[in-house]
Amino acid sequence: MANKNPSNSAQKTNNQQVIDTLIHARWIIPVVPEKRVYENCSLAIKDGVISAILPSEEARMRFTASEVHELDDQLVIPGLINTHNHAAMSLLRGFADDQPLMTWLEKHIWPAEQTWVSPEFVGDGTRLSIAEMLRSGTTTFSDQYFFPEATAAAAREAGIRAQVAFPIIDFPNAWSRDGFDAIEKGLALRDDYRSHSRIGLAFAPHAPYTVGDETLQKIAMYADELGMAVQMHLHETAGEVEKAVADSGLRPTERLHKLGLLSPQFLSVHMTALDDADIALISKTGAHVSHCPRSNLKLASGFTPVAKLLDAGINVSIGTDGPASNNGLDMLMETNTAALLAKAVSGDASALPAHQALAMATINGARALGIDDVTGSLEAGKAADLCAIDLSAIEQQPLHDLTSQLIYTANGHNVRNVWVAGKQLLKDRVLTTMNEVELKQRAQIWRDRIAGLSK
Ligand SMILES: CSC[C@H]1O[C@@H](n2cnc3c(O)ncnc32)[C@H](O)[C@@H]1O
Ligand SMILES: [Zn+2]
Repeated sequence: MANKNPSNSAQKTNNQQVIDTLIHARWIIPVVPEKRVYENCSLAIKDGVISAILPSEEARMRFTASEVHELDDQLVIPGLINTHNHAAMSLLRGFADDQPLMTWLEKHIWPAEQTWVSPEFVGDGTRLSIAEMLRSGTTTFSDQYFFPEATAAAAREAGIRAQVAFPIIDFPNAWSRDGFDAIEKGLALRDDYRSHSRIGLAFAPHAPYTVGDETLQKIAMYADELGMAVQMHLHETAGEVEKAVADSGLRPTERLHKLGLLSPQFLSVHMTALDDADIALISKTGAHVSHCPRSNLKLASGFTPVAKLLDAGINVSIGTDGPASNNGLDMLMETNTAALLAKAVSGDASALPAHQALAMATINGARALGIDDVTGSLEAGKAADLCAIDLSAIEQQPLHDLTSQLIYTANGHNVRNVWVAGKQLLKDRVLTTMNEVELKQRAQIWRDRIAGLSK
């Protein structure tokens, strides 16, 4: 229950500290330190930042806040971090299902994108996805799509945190003439957002099969010079790896390493069909992995050997991929799939236990995006990016182990409240900065246009 309490100052004793928000939670899992669960504790928030986590009894005496929330039966965790998305593709959800990756892209998605993608399409699709992400506990997403200006504007207006990874392809498309044009446009957008606290820009060369060596070298140079993150689809299928070897004699990971791209600023998305040398290269260079299990399953792309990657000391995060290949953006469901799949792929039921899966969806995601000084765990000094999950349902009883219930029984529908940088964006399942009716109307308009029912 949320309680605005502007009159709190009347009860304020002399030595009470004035803050903005006080959240009394039944449970808190901060993720850092690892495996810790706090019971009947509170989060004190000032200027969008967590100032303290302490027992509720003490918090009630120490602080006075203009907004006070009593989250009985709710578990507060760090906001979930989706490290790979194509948010605008929500408007193509269900448009072309049950195809393998390259048929899906070449025969269905790319032709549709050629016809429909525009700033208006990206704005509407991204807003629809942001609403879905906030309703399922995501507070940060990394996005790779055409017209990144529209993506950034949608994120800025909604209040969510975003890494806008501008797309770089060597072929002409609706947004850019070629790779160099994309880099120029993307860097101009970065200038526009240079001082924004929630929106960061990154390079997104699309994939090894759509971007040539000259463009990749240029990206590596700029990324190094400007300290910018880079993300790229990599080793999405065995076919991609086989074709690269046949064409160039190099595996895609090997080629990127030779071009100077692999570093702690590099996020490799997918990473199936890996051999020991690929894993050793990722580990040695400090590059990160965005594991997208549901998209990989749906497109029959292959399996990421998550347990092996973790054993090699690689930082593995979770991404949903776009909503047209998943077909949803529910990070709790994605993390559940990752936990189950890691066991099946490794043949080891102890692989990826619940606490490690939760870390992948939070702090590992922040590391992968280079923002772990800001978000990814609940610690004093970090942004108040929070997700509160209702654990009172029948399906979650009894509560032997909170993290187990969260990963193995909960999903996005159980998320009740969400804050980003201290601002409440989901309040008892209602979005505070977005109009749900309008979002659904816009989605319907696009459905009719794409189906040829209207202009
Ligand atoms: C250059 S904008 C992003 C580009 O990527 C396409 N896309 C969506 N999902 C995938 C995927 O799983 N692998 C490769 N490319 C993908 C999207 O349709 C855009 O064209
Ligand atoms: Zn993708």
